[in-house]
Amino acid sequence: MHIVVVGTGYVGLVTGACFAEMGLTVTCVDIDAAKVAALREGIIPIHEPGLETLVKTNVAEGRLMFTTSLAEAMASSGIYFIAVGTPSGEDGSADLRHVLNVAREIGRNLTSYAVIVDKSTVPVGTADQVRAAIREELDARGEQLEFDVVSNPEFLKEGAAVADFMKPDRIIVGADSERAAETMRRIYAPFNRNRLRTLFMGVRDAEMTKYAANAMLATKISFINEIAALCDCLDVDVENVRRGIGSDQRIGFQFIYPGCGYGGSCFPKDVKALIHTARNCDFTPRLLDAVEQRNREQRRVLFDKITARFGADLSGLSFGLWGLAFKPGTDDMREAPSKVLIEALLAAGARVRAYDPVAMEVARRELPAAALADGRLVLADNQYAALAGVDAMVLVTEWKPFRFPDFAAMKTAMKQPIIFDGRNQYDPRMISDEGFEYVGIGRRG
Ligand SMILES: NC(=O)c1ccc[n+]([C@@H]2O[C@H](COP(=O)([O-])OP(=O)(O)OC[C@H]3O[C@@H](n4cnc5c(N)ncnc54)[C@H](O)[C@@H]3O)[C@@H](O)[C@H]2O)c1
Ligand SMILES: O=c1ccn([C@@H]2O[C@H](COP(=O)(O)OP(=O)(O)O[C@H]3O[C@H](CO)[C@@H](O)[C@H](O)[C@H]3O)[C@@H](O)[C@H]2O)c(=O)[nH]1
Repeated sequence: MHIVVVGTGYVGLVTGACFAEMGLTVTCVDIDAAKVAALREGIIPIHEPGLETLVKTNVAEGRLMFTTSLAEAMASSGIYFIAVGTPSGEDGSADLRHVLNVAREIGRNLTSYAVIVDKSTVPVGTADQVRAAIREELDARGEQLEFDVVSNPEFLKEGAAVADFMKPDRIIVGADSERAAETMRRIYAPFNRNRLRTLFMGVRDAEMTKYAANAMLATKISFINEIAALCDCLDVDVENVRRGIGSDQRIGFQFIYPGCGYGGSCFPKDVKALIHTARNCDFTPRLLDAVEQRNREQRRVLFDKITARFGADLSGLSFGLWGLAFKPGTDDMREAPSKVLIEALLAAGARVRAYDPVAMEVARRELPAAALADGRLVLADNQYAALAGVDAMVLVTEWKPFRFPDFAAMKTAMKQPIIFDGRNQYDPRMISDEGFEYVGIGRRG
């Protein structure tokens, strides 16, 4: 079986490589010629554990190919996965430009029945728009070809993308025709051998399932962040509360870690898009509005704690940041809380030294160029170099090398032994025994 995957970002590349690993022949298409050239050489543009080996092996074994030409790729297959970006538009809606561009190109090159599978995260009703765009192009060519549009949203997490794709909790397939459903059943057969993971439903139901899943997870995070803020007011330790509620199996421990807000390319944009969808139906999404607002405030929480400790004017002070990626295991800095904090610190007159185990190259592109150029912002060579002469260390991303640091080396490097723990990684008593002042999120220090 031969499939085409359009878009070689986090989702497209992982999808293509994992399907190839399962024995399918896959052609991956991207309009970014440099990316395609690099992928052909086995150079992976993103940091994703296990992906490089998977790509190299499957390219070498002839099951995985890369091209910039969708028309060429379409000639060898009748199954086209769309996995291009759906970023936030200015009003918070999902920008469908890339998805619809691909749909049009499919319509311009279709020669026989095909199944078009939407893997990008798209609002309810997008499959209808994809269908209409393809139909319009076919009409322009005077062609009457049949095709089906399926929704197959992706639930992988960055940093664990290959593992998530290979062993998904569930595979959602929204198909309105039995012919398309059967194609999807065959494609995913290897993933269903030991446990039936695929749930079939209507296309609109599948589109909504993706947003509901992300909104639920974002709600859990904003909920615990709100409880943590309340714990700060009441002199309660949120870590005891988290353990206390998480051990109730109905609540569980996942996605109730308080911190400096959720980031990444999905939760912020998808919650916003769902809010936009709701408003379009004249529906006021009270809970989603609150989830979003809490997160906006939460991404300022470290800055607020820093100014509460040092005063509003931070000129003359310097801060050492540990972690720049939006979460551990990735070099992705889209919507990273570190960016919000760095901008606020610089605006308040502070100097910043920062270090991340894998995101340094991305950081050079994403962080304020002027501050990098004039030295107000320094990207340090290692976690201890990031603390040279600083007034406090701020832990933003909970990478493993930050968990048990060399406290003596930290104290030697720092001007003042103060730790702001944006991920509640440390035990306040242990930190205090090591001679540091400790500020966490909702912690009793
Ligand atoms: N990143 C994640 O963890 C994740 C997880 C689940 C779902 N999603 C969703 O999957 C979709 C893709 O996300 P991503 O993070 O992989 O995006 P990305 O930005 O990393 O990659 C998108 C790729 O599509 C390419 N592209 C754009 N237009 C194209 C076209 N016309 N033809 C061919 N290629 C084109 C771009 O060059 C880019 O390489 C989004 O809708 C996202 O919400 C993302
Ligand atoms: O208890 C928690 C869990 C996560 N986070 C933060 O939430 C954000 C998102 O984390 P995570 O969900 O692990 O990463 P993503 O790669 O963004 O994955 C989410 O978004 C993807 C894109 O839609 C979905 O496919 C995944 O199922 C969904 O988990 C990060 O900033 C985390 O630091 C917390 O603050 N507390």
